[in-house]
Amino acid sequence: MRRYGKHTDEDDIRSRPNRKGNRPRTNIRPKHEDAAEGMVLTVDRGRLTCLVDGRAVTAMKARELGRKAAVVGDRVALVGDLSGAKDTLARIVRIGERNSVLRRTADDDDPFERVVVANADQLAIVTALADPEPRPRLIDRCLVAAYDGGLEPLLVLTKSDLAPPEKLLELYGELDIPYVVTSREELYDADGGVVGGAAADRVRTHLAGRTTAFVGHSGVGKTTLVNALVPEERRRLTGHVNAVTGRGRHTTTSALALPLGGADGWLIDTPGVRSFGLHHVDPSRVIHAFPDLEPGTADCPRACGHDEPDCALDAWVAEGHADPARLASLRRLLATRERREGD
Ligand SMILES: Nc1nc2c(ncn2[C@@H]2O[C@H](COP(=O)(O)OP(=O)(O)OP(=O)(O)O)[C@@H](O)[C@H]2O)c(=O)[nH]1
Ligand SMILES: [Zn+2]
Repeated sequence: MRRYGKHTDEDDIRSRPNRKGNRPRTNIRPKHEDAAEGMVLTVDRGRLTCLVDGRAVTAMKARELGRKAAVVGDRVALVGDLSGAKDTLARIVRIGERNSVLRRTADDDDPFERVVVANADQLAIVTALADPEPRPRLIDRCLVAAYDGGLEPLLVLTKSDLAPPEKLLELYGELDIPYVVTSREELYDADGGVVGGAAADRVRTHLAGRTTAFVGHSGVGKTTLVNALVPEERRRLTGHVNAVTGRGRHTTTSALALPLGGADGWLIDTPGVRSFGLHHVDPSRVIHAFPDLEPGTADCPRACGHDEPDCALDAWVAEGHADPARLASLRRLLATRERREGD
């Protein structure tokens, strides 16, 4: 007999709407019904730091989970020593169903695209307006990764003291993406210390009550921003406070979930994500972000990539059902799936 405990694992959740009363396809019974719930904050060489009842608990994946990996943001069920005391180790016995995924790209060391962040609601794409120059193609790739993974994008444009945002924003006007512009004066006090001023407040209003993954390539000011949004004492939760700066720069390549200061919500810093896995992007998921175009795909051939000659969108848009500029934007995004030098 199958029993549903308080906590169910991924497979249970999938097979629950079972009105016909068929036998569930899986024979994995929920064990460990007394397991505690937690959220993965960071991962370091197989050790996962999980938040359980406000405590940071170090855990390992139970062998019974097989190849399934828990990643930052995952909701997990844990058993064993949950005290969070030094040198204790709990076990993760279940990983909850994910409602979003952010995949990093395959790289030279690892031929697989891998999920690096789970369950984030939003993807903050941090781009400097100058120094380094904005890379629109990279932004577009981030957008595709967000739409495909089920995250809502947010553009964070830093260093507006060096260059104005208008030209870059023009590229995204048709996409109607929320954005925030920040500058040095609004982040620093007179001594050069980060005070978390007006710019941080503006960013925070977009993060309140949500979980936001932050991505951005080197030098764009992501760390500066994260430091302004997460007060130092909150960063201690995961124990990743850098001995030199005390600013909580963490040293692993894993993402790191941090509780937002000044509002509810989580910020997931992703030091390791330089590019995204777009190999498995499903155009039909990307087109969900274009509800004005979606009805026009009704006459598309099966598995249409929406950028091929017999795509029905061309005729549909030509008939005046939607703005051609929107179709052009969709196609521009879809075209970034192919990797190029520098992505
Ligand atoms: N002019 C200007 N400089 C800024 C601003 N924000 C950050 N910086 C500077 O830009 C440089 C990079 O900032 P970081 O916060 O370290 O950038 P990062 O994106 O974390 O980059 P990595 O440390 O390489 O990962 C630093 O010298 C910051 O002082 C800004 O709004 N305006
Ligand atoms: Zn099509």
